Amino acid sequence: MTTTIIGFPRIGQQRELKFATEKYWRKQLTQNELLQVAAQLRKNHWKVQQEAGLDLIPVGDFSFFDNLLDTANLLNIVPKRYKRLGLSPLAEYFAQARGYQQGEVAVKALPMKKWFNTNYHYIVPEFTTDTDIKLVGDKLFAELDEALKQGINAKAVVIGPYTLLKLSRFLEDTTAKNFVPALSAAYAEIIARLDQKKIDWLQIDEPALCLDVTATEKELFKELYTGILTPKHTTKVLLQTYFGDLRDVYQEALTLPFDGIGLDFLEGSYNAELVEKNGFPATKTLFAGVVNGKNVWRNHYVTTLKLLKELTQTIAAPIVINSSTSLLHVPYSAATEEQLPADVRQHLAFATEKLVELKELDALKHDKIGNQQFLEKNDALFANVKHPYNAAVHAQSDHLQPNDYERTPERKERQQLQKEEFKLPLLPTTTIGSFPQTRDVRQNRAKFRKGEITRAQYDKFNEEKIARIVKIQEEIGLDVLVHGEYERNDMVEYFGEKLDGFIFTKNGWVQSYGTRGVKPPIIWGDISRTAPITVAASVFAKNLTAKPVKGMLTGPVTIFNWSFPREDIAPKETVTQIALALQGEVFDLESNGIKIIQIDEPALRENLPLRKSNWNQEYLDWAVPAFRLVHSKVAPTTQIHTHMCYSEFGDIIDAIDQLDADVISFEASRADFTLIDQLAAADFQTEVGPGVYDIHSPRIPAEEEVEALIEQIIKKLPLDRIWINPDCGLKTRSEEESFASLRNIVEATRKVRSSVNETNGAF
Ligand SMILES: CN1c2c(nc(N)[nH]c2=O)NC[C@@H]1CNc1ccc(C(=O)N[C@@H](CCC(=O)N[C@@H](CCC(=O)N[C@@H](CCC(=O)O)C(=O)O)C(=O)O)C(=O)O)cc1
Ligand SMILES: N[C@@H](CCS)C(=O)O
Ligand SMILES: [Zn+2]
Repeated sequence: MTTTIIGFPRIGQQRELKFATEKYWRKQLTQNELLQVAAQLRKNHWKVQQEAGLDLIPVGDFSFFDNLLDTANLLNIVPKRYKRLGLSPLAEYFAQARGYQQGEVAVKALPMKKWFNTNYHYIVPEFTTDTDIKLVGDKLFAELDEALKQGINAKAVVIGPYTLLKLSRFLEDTTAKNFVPALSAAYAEIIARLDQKKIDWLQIDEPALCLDVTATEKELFKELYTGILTPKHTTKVLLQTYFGDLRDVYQEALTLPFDGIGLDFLEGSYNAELVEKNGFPATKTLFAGVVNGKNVWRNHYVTTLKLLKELTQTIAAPIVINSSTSLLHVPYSAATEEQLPADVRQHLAFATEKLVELKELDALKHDKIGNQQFLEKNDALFANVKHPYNAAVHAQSDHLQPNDYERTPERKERQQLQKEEFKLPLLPTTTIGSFPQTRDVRQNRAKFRKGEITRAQYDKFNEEKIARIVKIQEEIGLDVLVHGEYERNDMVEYFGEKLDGFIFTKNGWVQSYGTRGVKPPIIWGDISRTAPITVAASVFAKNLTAKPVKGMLTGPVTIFNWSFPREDIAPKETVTQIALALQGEVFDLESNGIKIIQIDEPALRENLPLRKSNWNQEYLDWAVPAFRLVHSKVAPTTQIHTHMCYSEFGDIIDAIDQLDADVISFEASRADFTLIDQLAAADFQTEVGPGVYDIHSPRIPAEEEVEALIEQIIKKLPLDRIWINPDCGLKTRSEEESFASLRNIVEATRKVRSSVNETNGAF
């Protein structure tokens, strides 16, 4: 056994799982039909891996929504409110992931958060006093039976108890510690069940061990696994880590009776030093993560073989060549991207190409005769790489001065000037930018893409949409309007397509959450803006209304983080180039009369290094200036908004304030209001719009519910610095849900305004 991967993309080459699941939700497919599509996809994916020559194939990495939710359901960690609905297991699972509304019965979805520093999202499990952990799920075992029947050399995969506890929510005074014995017993039972099935390896994913681990957490880790590994078992247990290095618990991992340890030698480059300094026992197997699961570039064999050689010379343990993370984070295959120039495409390795790389590396590592050609071909590729160079871009970024990053006058003064400029009511209402991307909007774009309609027809359709949505927003009574973002396929891909220096795929889909995917653009050359991007749509909307229209841009850090970056230059260099391109767009919006401009940075938080000690130097020190560079030179009366969603911002509040935006909207409705307390405690200076409507759920929030939320918010934050808005864009919702929710928000705001008025006489 010499090669494996941590996991494989499950949505299907043509996103079959997405389409089937969404049909099932719309009741156009039965549960059985959906299960059949899923089984066929697993079969295809195992076959692809087997045919590529992978020795050990992950099973259990498939999911209808999210693997952490799967693990929670496997262990009966399902809140009572979902069980009470009396649904089938699959329907109960989806109720947790998406919420449930049927007549009078309504249950919210569990919160969703970013999976470490990726653009993938997990569902947050919930522990309460009545959580009764026991092995109840059958999904993992049924999938293993399926794989074994198909002659697959299966490696069972689950998310580990440490990561599960670390990422969960604990309510009713429970703590992680309360659940250790029950969790250990349940995982031990999983191993016993795998033993019965004669499964050779169980991969337990513990990426949370690559975060900073405190002394107490270290004890938790030891206690959990002492309980899990003590009973006698023949299935070997692999502790699989990724997204970083294992420095805090390396010794403990070696001491515990794991049969294998999986280390990420790319993002966790320090792992190599750990192995060299502390050794690695010959009795364990090292699963060496050397093929990048998070980028799309070909592996440079010379570098990888050097690392593998050093490892072989340092340790006597058997080494399995592995991907550095699950391949979930890359698209399925580059082979069908024929539209890309051959000299670019040859540098790409998506999931299926990475399988080939693992096999070739294995052959080279074992010095199999005749394999030298792989090495020569690979080396030639790297010797001849030519990224397009733009001298003007370099001249601009080389001449940046400190004051290019400083906005004047200071924010307090600007806020005053802006209040006079816009004369907005107290608690101004707005949206985050996108309105529902209804079927006709996507079809219009698909037709244009296929050449079935002209550019003029495409634009006319979108203009009609803009005109309609401006009117609807006026009718609803929102204070700051948007144009609706109908022209965008995605908030990052769209900008990538308009900027020079990016390349795009036709079918490079990567799962973001549930059935939703993104097609990240790929940064290939120096980045520049060749023409205005958003000005026409914003100005068109502005001319239809007397209310202010907010211009909408995606920020430099988010464009960078949600693209596949180059690896030959530093992130700072690329992100500065993107910031300069967006700065031009901000100036153009401003000079065309757009006085409120939102620069979205939902991905600012997610790419923070996993270890806090690296946050500033490795990330915030270039991310924050990049944002400031985009907007610092606008007029004091131009109001700069930003928006963030899906992350815990509590620990980067200062950095967010440092962005020096005038207003920020963020997600708050799906989790809780902890962040509002943190903002209050930190004396946060940016005006804040905490989301009062969870757009990730089909539920329409009742007016009284929103009113109660606003009442809570105004008790905690300064009244004149609060905005009222949903927690993210409305692109994934239906118009019916969106308009009804917005009406409730506006009405609730009006009520709060008048009660404030009565009590304070201030309004
Ligand atoms: C805010 N979020 C985003 C993240 N990352 C991004 N890069 N972008 C984001 O917006 N990360 C965090 C969150 C994640 N949230 C989401 C939310 C919604 C989606 C989503 O809706 N994805 C869509 C695909 C959107 C898209 O690119 N559409 C294209 C092409 C659509 C398509 O498949 N067209 C079909 C025809 C369709 C038809 O006829 O009806 C085709 O071409 O065959 C477009 O609009 O043109 C999804 O469906 O998954 C993602 C992340
Ligand atoms: N302006 C974007 C932000 C999403 S994070 C939208 O409204 O969809
Ligand atoms: Zn958002």
